Amino acid sequence: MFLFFSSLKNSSTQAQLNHNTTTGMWMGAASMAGSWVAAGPTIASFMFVWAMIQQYCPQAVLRFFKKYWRRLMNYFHPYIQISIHEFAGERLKRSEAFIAIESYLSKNSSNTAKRLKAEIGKDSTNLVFSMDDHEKVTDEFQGVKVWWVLNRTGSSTNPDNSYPNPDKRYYTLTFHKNHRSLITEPYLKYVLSEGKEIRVRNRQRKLYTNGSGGRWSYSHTMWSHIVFEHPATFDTIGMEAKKKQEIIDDLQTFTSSKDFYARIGKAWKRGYLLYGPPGTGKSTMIAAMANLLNYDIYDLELTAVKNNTELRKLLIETTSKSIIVIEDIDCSLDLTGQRKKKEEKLKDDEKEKPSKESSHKEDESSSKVTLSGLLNFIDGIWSACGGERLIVFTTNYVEKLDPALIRTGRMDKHIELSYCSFESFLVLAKNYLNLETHPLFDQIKELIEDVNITPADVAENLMPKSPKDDLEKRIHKLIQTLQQAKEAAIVEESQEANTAESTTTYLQSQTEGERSSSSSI
Ligand SMILES: Nc1ncnc2c1ncn2[C@@H]1O[C@H](COP(=O)(O)OP(=O)(O)OP(=O)(O)O)[C@@H](O)[C@H]1O
Ligand SMILES: [Mg+2]
Repeated sequence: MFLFFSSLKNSSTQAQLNHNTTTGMWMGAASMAGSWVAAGPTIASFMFVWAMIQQYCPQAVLRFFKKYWRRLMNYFHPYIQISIHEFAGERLKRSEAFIAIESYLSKNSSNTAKRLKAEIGKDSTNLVFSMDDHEKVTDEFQGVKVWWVLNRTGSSTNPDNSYPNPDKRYYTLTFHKNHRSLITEPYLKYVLSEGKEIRVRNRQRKLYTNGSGGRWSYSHTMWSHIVFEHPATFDTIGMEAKKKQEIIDDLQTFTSSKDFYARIGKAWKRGYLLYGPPGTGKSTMIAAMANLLNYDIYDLELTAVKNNTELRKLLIETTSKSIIVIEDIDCSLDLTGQRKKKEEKLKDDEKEKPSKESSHKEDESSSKVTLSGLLNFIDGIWSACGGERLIVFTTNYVEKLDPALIRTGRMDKHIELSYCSFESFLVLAKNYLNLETHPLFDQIKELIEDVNITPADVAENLMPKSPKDDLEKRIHKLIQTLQQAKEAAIVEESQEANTAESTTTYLQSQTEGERSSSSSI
């Protein structure tokens, strides 16, 4: 240690002497070079000693050094730094503060930052800018200057697996210590609220899915997304006006009831079960709901979820103001009421015919999400994270579902989407034909009440297939389809009646036969 300091002293004295005695520029440069040459061994010794200290010095002594070093730095560097990381804790969820700051900085980063990232904004009409990694942006609040930097670390290889570590991003906010209370209180509050507002104003709504294998080792999230651009609205959905209004009212009441949910101590979420035959508008209604409330959609593919833990992680990564959709819940998993019985039967079958390969394959590909895992997902403690969320299930076979899954509280509102009524037809006629009345509508009214035709089929008939398909032609086509459907229904009905009659006759003859044989005995 003594050697190190004395050599440092000698070299600096040497540099001073050289500086005093030199006159011309050349001489000055030469002396500088000389002093650097002289300082070379000093720096090397310093590095060596520092390495030795780090290796052999007890942690307590190191901490002591660091503490005083920091105090010394604080004296010369009167700035305070605050870091806001993108992921906190176990990387479960993107930090809301980080997202808000990102949006807030997008406002002035386009003016000051030199490297920017551009993303398409709302309605695909503008570009939204944000600062690129390691960029610095200056901001001013009540005459006080602050500096924001977006940092990125990571990308090293994780020794436990061959995947690269996901990058860590964080903002640092630097400001003078004299303004501590101004920046930590009103400024940061202002940044967060302004950032949230900007985000809502600029954001493109998104359709997320978990099916595309976006595993988190590579990406920041388990969901992958595209921009959500479905044009369906409640105006275009063919449905009885009263029923439609009831659903709209329910949705709007939900979205404006934040305080009410908080007061009654209930998580701010609501479950919808949409059921009905294929082609009656269940998926279309989900798109209309998202458009009405300005929500994102998370289309959850249950069969692609490995287990309950993964399901929970997916849930935690969803954001507020979103609809989580599980389509065809009856097909997604074995969640029907007879689940246990089926499992027992499967086990028995396996005992009879063991096949190693098939069971191995099943293990790898099949989902291990259980009914209780799903129930937890819907209304467990974790489901309250995020808030303002709708959970929507769709099914063609409501009677197959486990009652626990769809009880009130889990699926609060059950909506049946059924075959096309005349009232629904009028909505479709307005959409597809731009007609509110027509002399042929009376005929359609008579026919449509007698047959089971889905809105999808009605819509298909009303679609123009060539430039020659005028309105009359399309209406006639629908009438023709309805007439065919009615005839088919009559034939089916008579066939059913015949079958029922012959079954009754057969049973009667059987009973009579049995009676006569018993009497002969
Ligand atoms: N009630 C409706 N109002 C307006 N259009 C409808 C309605 N029902 C169906 N359609 C039309 O039919 C098509 C299919 O509808 P959709 O996919 O919503 O049916 P679904 O009930 O989700 O069917 P599935 O049970 O097979 O998933 C849509 O493209 C939509 O244009
Ligand atoms: Mg559907």
